[in-house]
This record gives sequence, C-alpha cells and structure tokens, in this order.
Amino acid sequence: MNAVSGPVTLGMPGALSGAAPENSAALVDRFGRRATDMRLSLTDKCNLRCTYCMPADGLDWLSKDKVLTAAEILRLVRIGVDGLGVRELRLTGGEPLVRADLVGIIAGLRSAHPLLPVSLTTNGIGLAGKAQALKDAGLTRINVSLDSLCAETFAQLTRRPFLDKVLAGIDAADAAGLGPIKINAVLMRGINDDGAADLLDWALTRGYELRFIEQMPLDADRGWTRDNLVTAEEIRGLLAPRFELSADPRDRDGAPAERYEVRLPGSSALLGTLGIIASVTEPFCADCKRTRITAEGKVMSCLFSRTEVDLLALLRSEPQTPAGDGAIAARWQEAMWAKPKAHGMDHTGLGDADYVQPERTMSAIGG
Ligand SMILES: Nc1nc2c(ncn2[C@@H]2O[C@H](COP(=O)(O)OP(=O)(O)OP(=O)(O)O)[C@@H](O)[C@H]2O)c(=O)[nH]1
Ligand SMILES: C[S@@+](CC[C@H](N)C(=O)[O-])C[C@H]1O[C@@H](n2cnc3c(N)ncnc32)[C@H](O)[C@@H]1O
Ligand code: SF4
Ligand code: SF4
Repeated sequence: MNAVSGPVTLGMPGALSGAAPENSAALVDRFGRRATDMRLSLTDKCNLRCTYCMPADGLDWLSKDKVLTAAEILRLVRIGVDGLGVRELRLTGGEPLVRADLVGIIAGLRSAHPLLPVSLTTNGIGLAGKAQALKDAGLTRINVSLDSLCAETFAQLTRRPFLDKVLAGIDAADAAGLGPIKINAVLMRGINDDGAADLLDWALTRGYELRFIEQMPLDADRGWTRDNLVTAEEIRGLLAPRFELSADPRDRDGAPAERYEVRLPGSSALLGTLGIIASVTEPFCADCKRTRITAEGKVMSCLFSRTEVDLLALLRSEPQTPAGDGAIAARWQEAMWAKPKAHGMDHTGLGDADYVQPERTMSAIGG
C-alpha cells in the first residue's frame, strides 16, 4: 500500500489531542474505531419518493457543478484506498443508477483498483437495462431495495407504480452474475409488515439475502416516531409462525446486518440467510467501520452527523500532487477523528429527548 504523502498533520481539538493518531495513515476516531468501509453518494437525485426517505415533491436537486465529477470520485477513492486504509467501496445515493456516467465511473474504479470490492445499493429502476454493463465494467455485487411484492403496497410506499421494473432489475442483476444479491426492505407498521414472511419466502426461493431494516428518523416528512417503529424483536415475531431463525455463526465484522440462518420450524435443512438491520433498538455503533462522502463531497463521519467537512473545495483547489492529495487526506482524517460515538451523539438513542435529527434526509446523505 502506498501511503498518501504530504502534510498529513492532524489538527485535533486540544482536549482530545492526547489520543491523536499523529501521521497515522488511517481513518481512525477518538473511540478507537477504524473506518475501512467507504460509502460514497453519487447523486442526491432519485426517481422514487419512498415515504420514509423523500418528500412527495422531491427535494431541490443539487446543480451539476456542486456534485463530485467522475474524476473527483476517482481521486477521492484513490486517496482513500492507497493512503487511508479504505478496503471496500459502496456506491449509493439518492439513486446511483440515474447518474449517466455510472458505468464509466465503475470501469475507472476497477481499472485503478483491480481487487477492491465495489458494490452498489439501488432501487432497481433501470437496472434491467444496465446490469450486464455494470458487471462488465467491474461492479462486484449489488443490493436492491424492495419493500413489498404487492404492486399496490409498493406504490403506496414509494409513491411510484414501478414494482415490475424493480423485479425485472433484480432478475437482470442475477443473470449478469452480480450476486450474492441482497434485498433491503424497510418495514412500516400497518403498510407492509404483514408481507414480511412472504418477502422472506420469495427471497429464499431465489437465493437472495433479504434484510429487514428498522426505520430510522431520517425521513423528510419528519413523521418518524419510536412508538411506530417495527422493531427487530417484532420482525422476528412476525416471521416465527413460518420460519425458524438461529444465529449465523459467521463473524459480523462490523456490518449493520445481524444475520440469521433460516429453516422451516422443526427442520434441519438450511433455506438461506436473513439479515436484520436494527439501528434503533439493537445498535451496532461500537463496531462502526464506515466513512461517508455525500454527493457534494462532504465527509459525514456518522449517518447522523450534524457536522460535515467539505472536501470538494480542496479537490478543486489542491494540485494532483502528493502534497495536494495529502492535504485532502488530512482533512478527511480530521473529520473522522471527530466522529460521534453513536447516532450522531455521545451515546446511542435514536428518538431520545436529546436526539436531534440531521437536516439532511437519507437520500441526501447517501444511505
Ligand atoms: N445506522 C446505520 N445504518 C446503516 C449504516 N450503513 C448502512 N446502514 C443501514 O443499512 C442499510 C443497508 O445498507 P446497504 O447499502 O445495503 O449496505 P450494507 O448492509 O452496509 O452492506 P453489505 O451487507 O456489505 O451489502 C442502509 O439502508 C441503512 O439503513 C450505518 O453506518 N449506520
Ligand atoms: C437511501 S437509499 C439509496 C440507494 C437507493 N436509492 C435505494 O433505495 O436502495 C439506501 C437504503 O436506505 C434505506 N432507507 C432510506 N430511508 C431510510 C430510513 N428512514 N430508515 C431506514 N432505512 C432507510 C432504503 O430502504 C435503502 O435500502
Ligand atoms: S430510499 Fe432510495 S429509492 Fe427510496 S426515495 Fe430514498 S433514495 Fe430514493
Ligand atoms: S449511526 Fe453512526 S456510528 Fe452508528 S453505525 Fe451508523 S454511522 Fe456508525
């Protein structure tokens, strides 16, 4: 690994400087966590309006000049991978498939980093026509969001009638070899929670890993309440009549999803794996490995950060020299050093009295 050379001097807050990792070429924080998983938002735009994420009328999209260009993305990833210990890359958004240069970005990433795992999280709209090109460009694997197999429920949740497009996209991704395919579903009380077991059955039959996600307070409508949340415990209860879950023995390794082996009640035959991402009731912040960059080039050290650190201006002002790259790396390290302990605070507690929802909503952060 080439270290990023240049002025990697970490300007840590005085009170914390005793633990500052001077010149350490990694994205470490005050709590000893090391971010090796880079999540990069390619765009704030989206063609769905999921109720738990976007307002019905969409948001004011960023103008093109405010969004990271393909060249800036490649430079940032190079700095992260070659200099700061990034070991895997997730492309997300907004909806990453709406970016016209997506295939070119992936090809550029693959050419620069032949062994880097590069995955994509998408709503699947338009995937049917792009899956093979994404695979050919070097995409490693894909996660597709799908909250319901019922067309009406899908349309109610996403405010768009596009279930068929998503299903066709998943089929195409499977055929193109973009597996193991993971399916993300947010459960909403009284809307799609009654379809949880059917969704699991569908995913198991096709060999996909379904993950149920607890809804987080990152919606534009600010309608989230802790009381209305479908919790991990409830999800396990919803599945119990039809499926038996047991702990997956594989190391979780800081992943948001707690994995379970799935069997029919009383049977020893393994049907597949289920994940539950319980950010609210069973948080996993102590092992967090993530560093996030928004589509406009800001570091969000935590999904719930209310402080953002801009890298775009540096990308546009610093020369592409070891010193210039080093200045960008140093700013990124500073941002990560200040990462909150959990949920954007010094303790876990989404929905607690002292929890303040970030101004950005999920799609604008890069979920
Ligand atoms: N609280 C919290 N939730 C996260 C974080 N990263 C991902 N999630 C949640 O996990 C969901 C699924 O994320 P994906 O983009 O599919 O990726 P992943 O589960 O991290 O990754 P893989 O299992 O490696 O495919 C996101 O929509 C979020 O709801 C995180 O850092 N903090
Ligand atoms: C923000 S989206 C971006 C990528 C793509 N548009 C998609 O939907 O997969 C990434 C993931 O965040 C999830 N998500 C969005 N808002 C959420 C919320 N308030 N709570 C939990 N997960 C959320 C979505 O279900 C999706 O799986
Ligand atoms: S969850 Fe994804 S698909 Fe749904 S509105 Fe948000 S960004 Fe768009
Ligand atoms: S809430 Fe913040 S600290 Fe916790 S897992 Fe997510 S990004 Fe990491």
